Amino acid sequence: MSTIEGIAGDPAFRHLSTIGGIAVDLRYATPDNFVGRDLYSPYDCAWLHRDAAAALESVVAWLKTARPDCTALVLDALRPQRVQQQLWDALAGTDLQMYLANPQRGSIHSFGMALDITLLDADGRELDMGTGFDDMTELSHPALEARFLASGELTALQAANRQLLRDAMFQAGFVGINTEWWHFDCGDRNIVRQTFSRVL
Ligand SMILES: C[C@@H](N)C(=O)N[C@H](C)C(=O)O
Ligand SMILES: [Zn+2]
Repeated sequence: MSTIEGIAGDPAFRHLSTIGGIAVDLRYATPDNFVGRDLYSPYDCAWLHRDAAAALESVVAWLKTARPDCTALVLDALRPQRVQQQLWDALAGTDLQMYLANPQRGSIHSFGMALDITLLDADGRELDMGTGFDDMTELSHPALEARFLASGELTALQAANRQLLRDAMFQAGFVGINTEWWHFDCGDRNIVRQTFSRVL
């Protein structure tokens, strides 16, 4: 186990400022999240495990060639276990807990091995993904995109924007989940839970 208090001295982790060519807006470090308050202060949570940091550098390199007009915007990275518990508690008694990893098992964010991420256009505006970050509705589910495209609830451009994000992430070794277009785990989440250190 590691702690967020000791993260700066742990060589397994890299600060997001060491990754060139990304934009960062950690929403849980602001009131602009579903809990409505800054959950990270006084801690700096702009960290990733070095493996995920290297994979994010690959995302940047891929975008530079494939879509130089787009920039990766990191919405969340390392999320300490104690914050995952607060998110979980905020949704207690609702069926929205399905959008969270149970803190008992551990979110892959708490190992510094997951990213919440979107793309910015050349003017710094977020690409239209059909829903916003942490919009906990079925319209955010990658697994249901074909249905929503057919019904017209997702446009072809919104679906293409999500596919662009997946292309950028998948080629770097990130893996998506069925319920959130913005969330990606670096590699196999079971291996991460078994072999990486969780940040408390
Ligand atoms: C809450 C959302 N931003 C998220 O990251 N969900 C995943 C599944 C998690 O809690 O690990
Ligand atoms: Zn996430």
